[in-house]
Amino acid sequence: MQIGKPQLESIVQALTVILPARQPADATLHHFFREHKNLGSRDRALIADTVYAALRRRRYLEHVTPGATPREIALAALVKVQGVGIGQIESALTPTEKAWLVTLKSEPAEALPFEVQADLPDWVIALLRKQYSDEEILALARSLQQPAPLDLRVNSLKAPREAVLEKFDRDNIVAVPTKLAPWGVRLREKPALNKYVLFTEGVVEVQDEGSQLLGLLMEPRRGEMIVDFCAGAGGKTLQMGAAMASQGRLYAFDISEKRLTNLGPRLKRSGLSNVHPQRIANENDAKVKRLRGKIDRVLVDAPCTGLGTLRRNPDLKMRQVETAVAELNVKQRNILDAAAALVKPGGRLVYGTCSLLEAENEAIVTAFLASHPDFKLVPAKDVFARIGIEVEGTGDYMHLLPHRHDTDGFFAAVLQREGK
Ligand SMILES: C[S@@+](CC[C@H](N)C(=O)[O-])C[C@H]1O[C@@H](n2cnc3c(N)ncnc32)[C@H](O)[C@@H]1O
Repeated sequence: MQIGKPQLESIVQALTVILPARQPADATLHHFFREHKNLGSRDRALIADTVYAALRRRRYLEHVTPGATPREIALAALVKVQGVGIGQIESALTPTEKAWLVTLKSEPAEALPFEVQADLPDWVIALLRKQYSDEEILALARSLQQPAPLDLRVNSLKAPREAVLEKFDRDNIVAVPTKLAPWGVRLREKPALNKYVLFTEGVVEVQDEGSQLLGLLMEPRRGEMIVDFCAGAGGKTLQMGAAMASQGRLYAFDISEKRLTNLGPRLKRSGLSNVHPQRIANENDAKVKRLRGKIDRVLVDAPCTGLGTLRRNPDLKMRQVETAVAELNVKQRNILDAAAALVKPGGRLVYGTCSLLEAENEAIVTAFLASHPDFKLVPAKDVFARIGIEVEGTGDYMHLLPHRHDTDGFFAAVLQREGK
């Protein structure tokens, strides 16, 4: 594809508003496209791909550009990250830019400082170094620089996975079963699904395989009382509702009205009738307290730094700060405490995050177990074994990492309350 002056100018304009990272990149880009209605679908795709490539490799691009201006970042992203040939973009370049890009194209990446190769903030690298070798961090970081695949979950209420795979095949959409999650489907390309029949009929929902594996650890059963304490837009709520065959009661709590509103249409498509979304003011809301000791299973998919999702949300590298970790830890502890009080004797509590940091993961669970002697840890490995799957590296905890499992980064611990 040739990239001319107008296309390059649009990419530069988009980067000019997105690089300051004042708002989440997806929202800013959405707004940008609304303000530039004249852009065709190919140009939009080019702009979105280049902006995301630039965000994923921002540290590197700032390192190799003379002034880190949006135009320089755009050019270096196209040529060095996206692999665009100089011939494809030549007509949009000044002679100086062309000479610079020719030199840049031939520079090897191996000689770069570790932090630049990893393309992670210093504070994240410092925390990861307490957990992993540099070699492992680099492998993890490189996988976080890749675009994430598009994973779907088949709604077991509506169709078997085989039938969904056959339908995709008939429609010439390349889809394969996910390696571990029994209801997952991975698409090779990223077709627009919002008008596609399997999506509009609620047969499939978008959900990363890692998120599906976290949901599986709940092992929901028909007829139970279940709480999804931090339901958000309901990725795992919908999964659990289907696993319950829409029988029993599933509360979807969240403090965010907006996220619960986004759950609405998904719920409608899914055909589930056992889900009760409830906005709560905080974890000590009266709507929470009235369920104390009554719930079979509670999921805490806790608010976290989200560093496991950098493939999808690379702007978190700019937007997240180290001081947020301690603030999130307070929330995580408080939510887990409040959620634990709902679990009836013999019931299950699953704590999960999409963070890579021990401080948000093991440390929260260890402190919880120390102050709640009536809960014990159930090895995640044993739960998976019962379901019939083996997740590499899972022992007491589930630890999903993009470079090992080809999923977003996720952590989970399964806790059980004593008694019957
Ligand atoms: C990791 S997201 C949940 C994602 C969701 N479970 C899914 O699968 O799509 C964390 C959620 O916790 C919510 N949250 C933050 N503080 C909360 C609190 N005190 N009580 C309940 N939910 C809270 C946030 O609004 C956010 O939607």
